[in-house]
Amino acid sequence: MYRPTRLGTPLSPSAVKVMLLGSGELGKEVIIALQRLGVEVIAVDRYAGAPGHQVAHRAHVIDMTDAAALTALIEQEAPHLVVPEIEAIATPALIELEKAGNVTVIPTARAAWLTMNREGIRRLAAETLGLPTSPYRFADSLDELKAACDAVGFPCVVKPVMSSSGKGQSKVDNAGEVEEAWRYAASGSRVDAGRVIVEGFIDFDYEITQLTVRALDARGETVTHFCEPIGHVQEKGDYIESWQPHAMPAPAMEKARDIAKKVTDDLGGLGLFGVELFVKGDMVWFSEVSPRPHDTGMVTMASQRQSEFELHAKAILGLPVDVSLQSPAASAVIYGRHEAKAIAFEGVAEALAVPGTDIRLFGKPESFARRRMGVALATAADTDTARRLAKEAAAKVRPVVPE
Ligand SMILES: Nc1ncnc2c1ncn2[C@@H]1O[C@H](COP(=O)(O)OP(=O)(O)OP(=O)(O)O)[C@@H](O)[C@H]1O
Ligand SMILES: NCC(=O)N[C@@H]1O[C@H](COP(=O)([O-])[O-])[C@@H](O)[C@H]1O
Ligand SMILES: [Mg+2]
Repeated sequence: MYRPTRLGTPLSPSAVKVMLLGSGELGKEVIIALQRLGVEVIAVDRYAGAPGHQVAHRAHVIDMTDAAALTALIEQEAPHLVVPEIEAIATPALIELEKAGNVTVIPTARAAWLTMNREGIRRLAAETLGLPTSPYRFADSLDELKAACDAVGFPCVVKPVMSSSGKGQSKVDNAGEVEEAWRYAASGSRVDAGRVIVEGFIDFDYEITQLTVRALDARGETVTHFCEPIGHVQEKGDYIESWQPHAMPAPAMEKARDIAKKVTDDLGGLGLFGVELFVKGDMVWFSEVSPRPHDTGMVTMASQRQSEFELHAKAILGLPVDVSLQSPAASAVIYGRHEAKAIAFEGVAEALAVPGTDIRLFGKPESFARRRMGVALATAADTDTARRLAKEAAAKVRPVVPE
């Protein structure tokens, strides 16, 4: 495992080199945080001009699910650290490279492998660690799915085992809707595994992301830090707004952190994790975990002394972190609304005139109606006010197609 004992000068023999696998909006912020520490950064994604490509020292476009292409690029660039930023990666190739001692994967190659597939992380959480989760079954065909839905009961949620941001996910209220859910899952699966998970629908009061950081302390021991809980609202399985802190009764908070500790201890390594949890009264269910910064955690760019991106960058370099909250804050997503390349954004000045707000535009070269193109942030004395201000600012930004 590579842990730098000192930082270097980028593009020189002393450089500490980090490769991001996936360079979307989350990776872009991690890269900026690494750049500030003089780290040499290589950004990789499946398409040219990805947000992180625009702020890295070097950019590559490859199919990251192609094990041979991924291995060749890692061997060519020889980074000290490889940082997965999305799930859709040939993670078995990372396991091989890590085993050969060629590279350190963040947090570990096994964690990236387990979490790229809902089956891996769900079986670990529920069956190995004994954590509370929704009831679940897996299915490889429509007939198996019908049986799985009957076993789990209605309503239930059907998801491709490999997908993110709600792609291919649907809620199924009765047996008549199963076939449509199967078709929809097939369309939304990233890597066509043709396999789905059915989860019993949890009627939660609210859901949170428990950002959890594994970092070294001054004595070189790994310690676990918990950020304040992040509340969020999802639409079609994709996050549309988040806020921090989210008030929770002490017993639920204790359970949330206990679950987060158990799952991150097992995944191991250094870095920040987004542990997704459902809460009802004092009951807490584990949903899933990202071994990397989380989209709902973009709020920390406004709320925390060190954002989740800075925390990840520092933790993976073996540096100490500070997870303290600075102010209640909120984030609200800006979708592309158009299907077009090179769109423009009007209304940014009006948005920034809303008190306490800030805007991030990710610079994605192509817009889709529901593609996340930016985010509005707001700080305020309380999260209700911050949510109102963030949504107000987001609504003032108008994506347009230039003539
Ligand atoms: N079993 C469930 N019961 C109730 N709601 C659910 C369930 N599973 C998912 N949801 C809702 O759908 C949202 C997205 O689900 P999930 O996190 O599994 O999808 P995802 O595609 O991995 O999204 P992301 O990549 O953004 O985390 C959840 O945050 C929750 O609001
Ligand atoms: N929920 C996971 C998530 O938010 N991931 C973020 O979205 C990017 C892909 O966006 P795209 O689909 O618009 O290319 C990823 O690269 C990552 O930054
Ligand atoms: Mg999720």
